[in-house]
Amino acid sequence: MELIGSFQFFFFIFMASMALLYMCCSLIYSFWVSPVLAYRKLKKYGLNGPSPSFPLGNLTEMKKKINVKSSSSSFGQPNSNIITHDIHSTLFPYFARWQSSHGKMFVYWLGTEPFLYIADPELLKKLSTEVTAKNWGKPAVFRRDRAAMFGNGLVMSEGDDWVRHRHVITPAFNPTNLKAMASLMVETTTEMLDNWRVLIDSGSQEIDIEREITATAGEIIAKTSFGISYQSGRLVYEKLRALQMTLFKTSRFVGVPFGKMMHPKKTLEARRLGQEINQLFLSIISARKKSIRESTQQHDLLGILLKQSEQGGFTKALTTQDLVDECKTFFFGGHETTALAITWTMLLLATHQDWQDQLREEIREVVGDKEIDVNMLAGLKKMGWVMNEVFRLYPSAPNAQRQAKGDIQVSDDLAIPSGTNMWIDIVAMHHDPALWGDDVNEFKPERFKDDIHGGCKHKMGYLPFGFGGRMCIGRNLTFLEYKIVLTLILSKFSFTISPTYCHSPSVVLSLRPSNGLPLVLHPL
Ligand code: HEM
Repeated sequence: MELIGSFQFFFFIFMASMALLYMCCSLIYSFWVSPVLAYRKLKKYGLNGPSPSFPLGNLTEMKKKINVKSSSSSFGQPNSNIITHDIHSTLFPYFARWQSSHGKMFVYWLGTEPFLYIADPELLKKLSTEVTAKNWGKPAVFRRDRAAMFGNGLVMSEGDDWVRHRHVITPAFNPTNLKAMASLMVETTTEMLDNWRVLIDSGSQEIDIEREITATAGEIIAKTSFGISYQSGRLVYEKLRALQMTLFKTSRFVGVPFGKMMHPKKTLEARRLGQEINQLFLSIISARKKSIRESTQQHDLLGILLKQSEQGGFTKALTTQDLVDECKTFFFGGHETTALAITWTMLLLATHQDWQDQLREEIREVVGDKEIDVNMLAGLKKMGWVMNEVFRLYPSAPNAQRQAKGDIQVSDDLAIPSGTNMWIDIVAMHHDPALWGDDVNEFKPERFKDDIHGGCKHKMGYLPFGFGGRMCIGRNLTFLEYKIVLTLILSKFSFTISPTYCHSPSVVLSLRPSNGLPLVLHPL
């Protein structure tokens, strides 16, 4: 009896030791052997870059450089008259440094994850011809890290899943549906402008435009995406913003084994917020599912998706979880990017009064005293040039990411191994003098007068909305909103920069002014 007891004990110890050994081997393989093998493979293919260290990769150098940035002299000082648009080396000093020693394509490491850095449009062109949209992946490390924000929504989905989602969602952005959203945009913006007038009448001429425009874009996306008012959408909006900030704090060690454990509190908070947001969207969706059967008019994105899912049969249908993920994606992808494009435009127009006057004149000619009609917007040509130039200098989405799902033979002497993550540096290409000329950092909307590429020497050098089949699905919604909001603002106000403005662009997923945008407004 005693013998059996001690046999069971030793057997248990043996099994536990084996399990522990297996776990250790898996961890060593994932976090040491596999990265070393990947590194060797990349080197064999001729790809190199700054030397990584275990387990942080190149994060130490990246963080160190961020500190250098914040102590830089003229950048970020209040009352500074010099607003430089030469932002790449200040935003990403490490990329600028590595570019000077390794060129426009090199490998750097986020923890134990290798990333192929790309600021070479010719390489992008070759990749685009080799890989179809369906066969592009998104870096697994970001899919995991940002799961609470995007889930398996369009931004992060891959393969057949991506094809199905893109197929169902594309019609929601067709011109008829977008047209129907225009009146909501006019109504919401008019409310914001009425409020500005009240503020000015009560003595405060200076307004933080970034905060105002972001809230209005949030309201517009709440109405146009989910058919809910800003008031009822406010809870969703606040939780999503809180989630974004929390995730940003926890992602500083992205790619580092157990990196999330460096911020256990924030990680738990992000998970809790993610669950709460899912619940909120689930209740919005189930309420909409009930009402959809009674109504045929569904002009918001969620309504259109629900209708299509119901009519499209099994193959087209998005599951309720898919819909929750898409709602989050629309919200994250849709409001802040557009708000920032308008915000940066306001800064550039405030510092270029001649362009402010020219746009106002164009609005007078095209729209006059009439109500804005969507068909008129195409006539706002100069506004289009200004928009393109703002997207070039301050792209709201400063980078795009991809993952190779198989080996990619780029040329006879270059192949990218399966699993390689790619980081496409949009800011670098938009500020590259070799592509744009010596005036690359000047605000010159006329570049786009007769050329949709703005005179860029390579067609893939201007990518504010990404590239290929995975290009931004919401760009037409943005163009519409941009022109409507700007037309209304310019018709009612002129504006100058406040002396308290501090020019300090920073990246928190999107490219934003880190100290807001205070402007002095004058009613017209
Ligand atoms: C200024 C406004 C915007 C900018 C700068 C922007 C930028 C981008 C970029 C760079 C990508 C990645 C493309 C790639 O990987 O090649 C993207 C994808 C995407 N954007 Fe936008 N976007 C904007 C507005 C919007 C809006 C209004 C929506 C929706 C309401 C939206 C929804 C999406 C979605 C769903 C994707 C993923 C597309 C896919 O992978 O198939 N975006 N956007």
